[in-house]
Amino acid sequence: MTQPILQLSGARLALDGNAGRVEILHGIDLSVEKGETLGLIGPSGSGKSSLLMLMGGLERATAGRIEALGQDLTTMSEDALARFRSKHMGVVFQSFHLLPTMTALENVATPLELAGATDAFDRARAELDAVGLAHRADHYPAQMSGGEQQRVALARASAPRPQILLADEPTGNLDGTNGQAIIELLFSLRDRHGATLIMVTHAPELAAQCSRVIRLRDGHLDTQSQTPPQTTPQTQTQTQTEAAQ
Ligand SMILES: Nc1ncnc2c1ncn2[C@@H]1O[C@H](COP(=O)(O)OP(=O)(O)OP(=O)(O)O)[C@@H](O)[C@H]1O
Repeated sequence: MTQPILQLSGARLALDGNAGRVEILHGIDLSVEKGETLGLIGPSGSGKSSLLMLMGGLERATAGRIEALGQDLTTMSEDALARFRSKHMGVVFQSFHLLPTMTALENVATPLELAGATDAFDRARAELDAVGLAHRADHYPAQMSGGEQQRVALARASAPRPQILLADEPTGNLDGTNGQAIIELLFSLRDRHGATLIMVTHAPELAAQCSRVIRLRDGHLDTQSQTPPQTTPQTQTQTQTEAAQ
């Protein structure tokens, strides 16, 4: 049997806020296979974004173990974790998170340059072309629509060819038409590069496009709601609408 691309064992997250310590995730056990598309659903505040941040190494687990591509993220130094993330993970956020002082081209090229690519700008142009925005290369985020900004963010996330793509409500700030266009792009980039996709969403119809859906409740995985992984994860047309609702 092949090793899961992501493996969480007893992963816990607690954060210190003004009102004291908040227990957010209570011991998550989860395996994600290479090539899966995994939908993360659950009520507001159930811990979906927190879980995604743990899987992306953007938040440190308080306890437990998180392995990505066989490497333990919980024991890596900050520098090693940053290098690992830039090489293997791409993240797309609800609010785009583009750098406002950089053009679309610079936003896409920067992570490639940081990863040491000598042809960062040529590759960034090709990525912008792939999301239909070659003509916007020299535009700043404020000069673009929300849908266009999210396409730039998708180009930036997929440009280094990460093995793991994480998306946190990628259509949350977009209307239905723009949202559907982003999802189609996200899945096509994922299919083209063979990445594993994990997506937080409130939209049952988006979760239904994933090969597996899991639900969080109050920081716990609701194992009753899990759909089994599809044997052919490349097939995105199979729906599990019931599981997503
Ligand atoms: N920095 C923080 N300090 C304290 N508590 C936090 C912090 N960040 C998040 N939380 C709490 O952790 C819980 C889970 O938050 P999280 O954003 O992961 O949930 P979510 O399921 O993604 O919610 P939503 O669907 O509304 O985005 C919430 O109760 C939230 O208030």
